[in-house]
Amino acid sequence: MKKYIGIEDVNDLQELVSEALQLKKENSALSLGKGKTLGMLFFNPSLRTRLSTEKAAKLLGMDVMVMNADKDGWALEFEDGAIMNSNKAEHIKEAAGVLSQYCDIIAVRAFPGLENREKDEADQVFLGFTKYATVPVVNLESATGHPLQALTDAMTITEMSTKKRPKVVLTWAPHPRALPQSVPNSLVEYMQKMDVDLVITNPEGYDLSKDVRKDTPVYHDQEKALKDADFVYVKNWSSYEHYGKILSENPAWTVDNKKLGLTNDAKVMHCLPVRRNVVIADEVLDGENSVVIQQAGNRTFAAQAVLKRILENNK
Ligand SMILES: NCCC[C@H](NC(=O)CCC(=O)O)C(=O)O
Ligand SMILES: NC(=O)OP(=O)(O)O
Repeated sequence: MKKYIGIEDVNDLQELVSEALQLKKENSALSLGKGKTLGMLFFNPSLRTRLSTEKAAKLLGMDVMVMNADKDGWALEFEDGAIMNSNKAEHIKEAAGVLSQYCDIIAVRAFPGLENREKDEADQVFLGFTKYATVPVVNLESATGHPLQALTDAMTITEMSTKKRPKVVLTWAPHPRALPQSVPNSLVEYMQKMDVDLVITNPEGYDLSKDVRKDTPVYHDQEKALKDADFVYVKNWSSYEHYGKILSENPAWTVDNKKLGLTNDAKVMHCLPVRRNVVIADEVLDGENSVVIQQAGNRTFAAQAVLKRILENNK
């Protein structure tokens, strides 16, 4: 693996999932990354991604440097040919070039602004680093995708499924803030490559991009979609069609025990952080069907598998 931007960098998802599950089983330190440095830049908050990726790198013997780039770094200019006489002190060309002097792998988190669809799809910050860095770049959640989360989710479903082809339902749930489509986009892309029966359910106006959905069925009736589900993946996202807008905060979409009763005793997943009693009810998160903590635990081994492959490729 040369880099980890998204699903296009994975040509054997099942094998990568198996490798991550094997690393989890072994849970031991390796020396492959000795003398190598991972640099992580965060333009947005993080708990899981930051700590699980650091842990993964350390399990591989790597050194880790982390920077809250939005607060501690110079304001970056991304436009080619810009006359930098305003408030941006450093161009992405120098920033990415210099970081590549210090790091063997660079990882970046940069959320979308959710105001301008074209701008977000150009993914200026994250793709700026992939363009100008001379070392491999890893996606820690960009404007359009969260592939380390989706790999974790593929691992979690693989290890917890009791049948060959489980039904996985991705359901939208309400949220007071406008959130990215990154997590659902990547989940859908990864599930489409797995042997699962994937169904998406969301209110009208919340359909994900057609390029992501492809032929995956979308129900605007949540109860119908949940019927016989083996896994329910709960997530809010803002509208793609009415870009970045909150069209509904309808509490009828919150996942509670009544909704869970429609399923095949489904396991409940969420990438976290989760707003209790808005997205998912306490009774579900505190109940036996919730696997959100184990899911978050798998983040370490998904990151370890990806970093390991990149180190092996660049040995
Ligand atoms: N990385 C996991 C999710 C990150 C982000 N959630 C958030 O920003 C939630 C913040 C809040 O609840 O206010 C998202 O949905 O993409
Ligand atoms: N799921 C996830 O990416 O969590 P953080 O935003 O806390 O990293």
